[in-house]
Amino acid sequence: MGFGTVSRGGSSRWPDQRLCTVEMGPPCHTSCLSRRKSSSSPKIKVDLDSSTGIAVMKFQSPPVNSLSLDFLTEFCISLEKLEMDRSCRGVVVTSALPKIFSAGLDIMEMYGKSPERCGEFWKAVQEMWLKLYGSNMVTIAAINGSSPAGGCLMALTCDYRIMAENPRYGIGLNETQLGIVAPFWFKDTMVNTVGHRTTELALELGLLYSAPDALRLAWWTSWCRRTRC
Ligand SMILES: CCCCCCCC/C=C\CC(=O)SCCNC(=O)CCNC(=O)[C@H](O)C(C)(C)COP(=O)(O)OP(=O)(O)OC[C@H]1O[C@@H](n2cnc3c(N)ncnc32)[C@H](O)[C@@H]1OP(=O)(O)O
Repeated sequence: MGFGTVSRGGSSRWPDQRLCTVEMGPPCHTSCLSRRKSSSSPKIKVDLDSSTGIAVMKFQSPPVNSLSLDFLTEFCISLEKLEMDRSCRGVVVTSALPKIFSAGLDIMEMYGKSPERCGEFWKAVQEMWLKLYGSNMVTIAAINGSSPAGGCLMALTCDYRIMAENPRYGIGLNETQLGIVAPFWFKDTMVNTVGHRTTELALELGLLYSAPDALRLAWWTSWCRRTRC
C-alpha cells in the first residue's frame, strides 16, 4: 500500500511521512511468527508484528463499535502499550465488524448520566484524541465501514486514511443532522485535513461522504475498491 502527502508534522519513528510505504511481509517461518505479539481486551484486539513494526488494532465492540467509556479506556491503554514498545513504528486502526468502522460516541453515555460520569466520559473522549493526535507512531485509519461523527473524528485524527468503497459507507461529522454542534476541536481536526471551506459546508449540512466523494475533497489519497479491507 502506498500513502501520499499529509499536512501533519513528523513522527520521530518515521521521519519522512510524505514518502512512507507500509509493506506487510508474509508470515513465512517460525522466527517470523515468534515476532508477532497479540493482546486482546474485550473491545479491542491488537496484533503487533515486531519484524515490520506494524500493529493492527481491531475494534470488536458489537453492534457498532460505539465509543463508550470502556471502549475509549481500552483504546488509550492499547495505544499507550504500543507507544512503549520500541519495536512498534506504526499502527493501523480498523474494525473487526462488518460494515461499521465506528458509530461515534456512544449515545447511551450521553443520556441520563450523572454530571460526574459525563465528565469522566468527556475526558476520555479528549484523551483518545490527544493520544492519537500526539502519537509518535505513524497512525493509519483503515475505514472498512460507516464512520459518522466521533468515528470520523478518530479517522481524521490519524496521519492517513484509507476507506473501503461501498455506497452504504459514509464518513463525516454529521452532528448537525442530530441537532447537536460538533465541538470546535472536532471541527479543527477536520479543517486540518480538508481545509476551511469544505469543513464549513460539511458541518453546516452534517454531510456524510462516500469514499470517492471524500477522495475528491482531499480527505485521503486512496480508497480501496473491495467492500471490506
Ligand atoms: C458528556 C456529554 C458530552 C456531549 C457532547 C457531545 C458533542 C459530540 C457530539 C457528537 C459526537 C458523536 O459521535 S454522537 C454519535 C453520532 N453517531 C451517529 O449518529 C451514528 C448513529 N448510528 C447510525 O447511523 C447507524 O446505527 C450505523 C450507520 C452506525 C449502523 O447502522 P445499522 O443499520 O448497521 O445498525 P442500526 O442502526 O440498526 O444500529 C444497531 C444498534 O446500534 C445502536 N447504535 C447505533 N449507533 C449508536 C451510537 N452512536 N451509540 C450507541 N448505540 C448506537 C442502535 O441503537 C442499535 O441498537 P439496538 O439494536 O439495541 O436497537
